[in-house]
Amino acid sequence: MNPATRLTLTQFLIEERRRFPLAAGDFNSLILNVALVCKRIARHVAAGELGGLMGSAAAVNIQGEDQKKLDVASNELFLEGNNWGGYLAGMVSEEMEDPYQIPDSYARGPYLLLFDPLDGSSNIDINVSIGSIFSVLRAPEPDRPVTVDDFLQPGVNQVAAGYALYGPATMFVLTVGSGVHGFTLCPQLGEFMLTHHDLKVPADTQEFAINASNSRFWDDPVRRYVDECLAGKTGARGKDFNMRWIASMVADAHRILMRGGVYLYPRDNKDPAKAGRLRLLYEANSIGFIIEQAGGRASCGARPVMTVKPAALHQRVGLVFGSRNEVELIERYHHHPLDRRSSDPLFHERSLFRATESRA
Ligand SMILES: O=P(O)(O)OC[C@H]1O[C@](O)(COP(=O)(O)O)[C@@H](O)[C@@H]1O
Ligand SMILES: [Mg+2]
Ligand SMILES: [Mg+2]
Repeated sequence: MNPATRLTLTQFLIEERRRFPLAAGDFNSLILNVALVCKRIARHVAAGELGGLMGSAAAVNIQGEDQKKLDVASNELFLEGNNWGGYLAGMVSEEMEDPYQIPDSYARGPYLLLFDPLDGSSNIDINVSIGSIFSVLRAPEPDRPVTVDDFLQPGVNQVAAGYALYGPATMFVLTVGSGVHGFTLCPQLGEFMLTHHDLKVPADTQEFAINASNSRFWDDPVRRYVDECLAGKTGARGKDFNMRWIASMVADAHRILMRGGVYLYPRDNKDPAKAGRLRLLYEANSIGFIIEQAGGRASCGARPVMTVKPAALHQRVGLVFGSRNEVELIERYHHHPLDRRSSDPLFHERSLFRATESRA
């Protein structure tokens, strides 16, 4: 396409409204304001050490995690950028214990915004790709202050989800339930331009992503899957796999959206009090919606993650997403666990992770 005739995000949303006239005008304002917030965050990220927002904020969030200055600043930008437009009934964030109420001086609206303002915090200070992730739900009763229960909706209720990726180029990736589209920030125009129309995740892959330092805590189905990937051509899969781990889920998700792959942050027995590492409302549902809209699959191991009814705002969940055939295989391994006393050699001498553990 001639770059000069590419649609901007605004033009794209206007076109989408023509196709789906039921969506209220408020909806476009919501998405455009989220995108504006992401542009502001992108500027801070690009400034790096010169911008004064690197390093620790010397505070701990509701997740019990150390906050970085950029976590705190990005959270503020999300709140201030979206509290005034009259399209939201309230917001929740990974960084805040309770829902954010729209101030009485502003109008309330029909939507709820849920977000992880800065994903990949451990990569902020080392100049590696990070991002912001968001999800949009309908408010059950827009005319009153929001309650925690309003946000405890399964992912299948989402009306939109997206992320910004602050990488070598800044991108905004969006689904409003009719496919997934990627927009690249044009620094000259300050506009997100449609560059990746109707993204699709290939059904098959030879690439997986997992934090292997947790291998001794994994359940059998995950161990079996990874062992088989590592065994490559010599094992049950009969093909070699490559491994990637960026430690910014948003960047791992973006790679998978671009060329396929599977990402696993499964529930494990490292800390039995935690049902996983990633947050259902701020990370798993949004990425799940995007991946499924692109033809992939997102699961908590045994079932689609978007069918989980949340019980708490900051609930964690095991997450597996990406190329459909791989995720379905992992789900099958959860439904039909292999007997650990199996004579399959993969579970004994040839298990690379097991061999490492027994030496440790
Ligand atoms: O430190 P680990 O175990 O590699 O975990 C990395 C994971 O943690 C996360 O950074 C969590 O997100 P936050 O930075 O928003 O807390 C994911 O993006 C990423 O996949
Ligand atoms: Mg995150
Ligand atoms: Mg975060």
